[in-house]
Amino acid sequence: MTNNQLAGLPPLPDSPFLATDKKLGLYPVVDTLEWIERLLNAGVTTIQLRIKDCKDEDVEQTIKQAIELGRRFNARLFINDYWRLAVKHRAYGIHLGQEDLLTTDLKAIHQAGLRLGVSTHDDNELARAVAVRPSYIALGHIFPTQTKDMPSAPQGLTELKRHIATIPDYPTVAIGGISIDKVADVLACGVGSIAVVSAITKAPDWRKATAELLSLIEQKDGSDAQRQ
Ligand SMILES: Cc1ncc(COP(=O)(O)OP(=O)(O)O)c(N)n1
Ligand SMILES: Cc1ncsc1CCOP(=O)(O)O
Ligand SMILES: [Mg+2]
Repeated sequence: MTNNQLAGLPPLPDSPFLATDKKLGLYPVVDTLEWIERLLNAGVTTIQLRIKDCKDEDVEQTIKQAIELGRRFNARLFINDYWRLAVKHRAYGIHLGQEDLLTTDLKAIHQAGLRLGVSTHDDNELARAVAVRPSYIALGHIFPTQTKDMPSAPQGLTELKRHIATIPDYPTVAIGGISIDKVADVLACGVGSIAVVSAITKAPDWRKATAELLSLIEQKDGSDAQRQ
């Protein structure tokens, strides 16, 4: 780890963040309580609430209710960005991007016992994420996406595989442009979880899409388990 990679990071906790499962399965990223409730009822066990660019006071009630729902379903509910509210209401976990890391009290999240997921897009960001010792590392975007403006190019499957090979023991999540037809190829790169937005929220039939995604990921986990 070079000083450059650590530059700008806040003080780091002296032990890793609380562990999460190595394979987080299907990981939908959604922006309303309605989606969270629907998807938990449909059997999803890992989910993220991602609401962009609101003031804390405008999203606090939604975040609180999302966390309660997650708890009721015994699900892994991650809150994107609003780490203070996630700590206050004791979420299962928080997801942060590289920029977010610079302005977050990582020790407070660690001390409160929340899990942490961190986004990465390239080798440098991966090295920086590893230095933070989060609960999982997200890699993306894998394919072009309409959901978020990305300043970098999609990393593609070859880079995804190479990145995962450098952190074989880490829980990993692939995100960005993953449609149902691409899931098998993404899973073949060794990733533990698939995060999707539009594959579910823009599907003509979200129930069918969710069931198909869950089944594809379960099948792969089942065949991996048999091989071990
Ligand atoms: C699982 C997962 N991976 C990556 C992201 C992107 O997070 P970030 O880089 O902080 O960008 P925003 O989502 O905040 O726009 C994510 N949310 N979830
Ligand atoms: C939040 C985020 N971070 C990287 S890509 C992305 C959006 C993924 O959405 P989709 O699954 O619709 O491409
Ligand atoms: Mg963010």
